[in-house]
Amino acid sequence: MGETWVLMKTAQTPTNIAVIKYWGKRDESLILPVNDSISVTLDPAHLCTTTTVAVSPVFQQDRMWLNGKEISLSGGRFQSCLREIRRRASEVEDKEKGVKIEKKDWEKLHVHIASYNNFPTAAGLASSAAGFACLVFALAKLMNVKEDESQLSAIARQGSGSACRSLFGGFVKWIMGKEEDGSDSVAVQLVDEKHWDDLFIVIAVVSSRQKETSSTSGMRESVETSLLLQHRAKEVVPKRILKMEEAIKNHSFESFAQLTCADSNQFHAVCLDTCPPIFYMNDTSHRIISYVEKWNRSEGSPVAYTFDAGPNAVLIARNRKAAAQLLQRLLFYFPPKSDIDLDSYVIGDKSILQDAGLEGLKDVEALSPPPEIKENAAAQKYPGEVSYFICTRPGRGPVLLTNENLALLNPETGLPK
Ligand SMILES: Nc1ncnc2c1ncn2[C@@H]1O[C@H](COP(=O)(O)OP(=O)(O)OP(=O)(O)O)[C@@H](O)[C@H]1O
Ligand SMILES: C[C@@](O)(CCOP(=O)(O)OP(=O)(O)O)CC(=O)O
Repeated sequence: MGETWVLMKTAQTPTNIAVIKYWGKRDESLILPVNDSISVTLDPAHLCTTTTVAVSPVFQQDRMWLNGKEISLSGGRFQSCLREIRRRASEVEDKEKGVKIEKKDWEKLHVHIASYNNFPTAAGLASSAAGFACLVFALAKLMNVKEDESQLSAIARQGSGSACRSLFGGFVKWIMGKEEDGSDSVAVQLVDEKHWDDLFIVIAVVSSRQKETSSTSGMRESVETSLLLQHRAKEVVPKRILKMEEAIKNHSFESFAQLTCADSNQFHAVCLDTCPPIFYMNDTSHRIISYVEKWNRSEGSPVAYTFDAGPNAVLIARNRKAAAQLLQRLLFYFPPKSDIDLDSYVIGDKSILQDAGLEGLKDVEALSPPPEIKENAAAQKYPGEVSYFICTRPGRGPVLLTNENLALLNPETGLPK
């Protein structure tokens, strides 16, 4: 009685982008998909969630703050994650603080959670993926859960399907599973981030406004109305998954790019095949596809493009050289508005700007039209259509941050700093 201690853990978890898409559930509450999917984890240095979780006998209820604002934890998805983690909690002892928590105590103790995304939330940049993976990972560390990452992925999955793939770095497969209870619907690592570390990723953030149709309701409508979705899940994806695994294993970029682009296009075709149709891409997204397709058909090194449930383009280049050429082309067509400097227009791994010979806006203005463009009309520019570019690479999985200064909760009060 009268105890005031606070125990906490802070974790950092990456986001991921699917190259073979998850779209459609066979079980809504357990979040079980209609097909396998494969993703690449993005470098947490540029896109990640940081989450601090704390426990104290002083806390009166479970509470959460997302990007500084308190949010409700009453939703089924948060409740599922909290319930499943608590169920697996073990004894914890902190001798320095004189704290001992028995397994049974976890049912009564409340937690505080503070989370921060270093990129826009709910803008089609998979904030829910990094967010739920980080929540589950941090809680598992706090509560001394013994399960491995794959078993934790089955819990994160119940927060948001794509979150299960953020428990690992590199390339990750979410196996759809067969069991009704979802126990075999887990993520596994195909290869770690070092396996194919030449890859370079450029994300064109086309719009960071909240989208009109959430992934959750969009895929529900697709399952209910799209015949193409049924065909895709049964006939197309199983074959593509095998080919994609081969391409990744063998560093076969041509095959990887072809499969990635085809799968993104089919996912958006399923959205169009949904009644009423769902439009996630916009004119800018379509323009980017056309330019990349033109480039891929010319002599250049191919580039893979993929779009999630939003207009942002994720472009994957074979290596830095191809990425530098890609950035030159992108900046030619989509220069910043006149009041934005290059430093805030291209963020993340900016070293690629040097490779592209772009030190400032003058260099962008001086870019000549890409050689594959023969007709002048096609060389039209669209300043301001892209909000900014994020340059990044494949990255590692979740980590625990031991530096207390990086915690988002005050170690004395357990409230946001
Ligand atoms: N750091 C976080 N911790 C816990 N939950 C989060 C976090 N960030 C986002 N979420 C949850 O995810 C929701 C946003 O998910 P949503 O699917 O709408 O967007 P998105 O994940 O950014 O885009 P998409 O999944 O389509 O790529 C938020 O409303 C919140 O419930
Ligand atoms: C288009 C996608 O990004 C869909 C992601 O859907 P979510 O994982 O956000 O959906 P819920 O499971 O309902 O939370 C493709 C993918 O990431 O595989």
